[in-house]
Amino acid sequence: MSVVDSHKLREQLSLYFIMGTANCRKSPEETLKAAIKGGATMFQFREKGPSALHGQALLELAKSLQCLCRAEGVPFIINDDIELAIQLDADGVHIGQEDEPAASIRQRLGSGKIIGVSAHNLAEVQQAISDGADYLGIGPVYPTPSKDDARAVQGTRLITEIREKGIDIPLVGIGGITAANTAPVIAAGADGISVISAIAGAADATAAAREFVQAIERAHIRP
Ligand SMILES: Nc1nc(C(F)(F)F)ncc1COP(=O)(O)OP(=O)(O)O
Ligand SMILES: [Mg+2]
Repeated sequence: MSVVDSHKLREQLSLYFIMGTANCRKSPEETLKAAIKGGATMFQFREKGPSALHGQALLELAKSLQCLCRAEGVPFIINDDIELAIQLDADGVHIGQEDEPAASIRQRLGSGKIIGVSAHNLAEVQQAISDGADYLGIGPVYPTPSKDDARAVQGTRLITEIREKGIDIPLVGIGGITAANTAPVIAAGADGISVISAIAGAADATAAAREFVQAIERAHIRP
């Protein structure tokens, strides 16, 4: 069972920045600092791809990014790597359908950590909820440049379906989201949006994050 405060988590999910070394135009540390300065409210370290860091280099970078998050009170989430999350006492993990089931991760992490689960259909949504997920990542909403093995693009259909069924779990949309296409994701019922390349690949990550914050605020005013 989780004791994570879901009201606070909804706010933290508002602008959920995700990145790894492969996504960054500048250094990961500079990029994260800039994103938080621009208003990123949660961070996921997602180290993927052929040039992904491993071992000591991965640990050192993760520690440095965790430090930046702690200094700003931004939750630090690790993608996939449960061992690393436990070693660093991260604030939580994000797992997909191909990763270790959320129920066993909950056993290992305990009730105070955030567990996010990717879901692509209602069956996966219900399973994640019964496994004790604290939030869901729903997508890909739009075509994404950040995930080679992404499932079929689904728009905001599943987000709408989840909310129409009265399922209230905190959730973010993910996949190809830009400031220009943010509004429909929020209007469909997402608590926030997850962004990788539109911030990590921007010449000015602070300005890019600020654009998202404005788009999210506008979307909440005019759903
Ligand atoms: N990393 C993610 N973060 C989110 C979040 F909700 F945080 F926005 N949603 C979905 C994913 C995708 O997770 P997964 O399906 O395991 O693929 P990968 O390990 O390649 O990221
Ligand atoms: Mg994964």
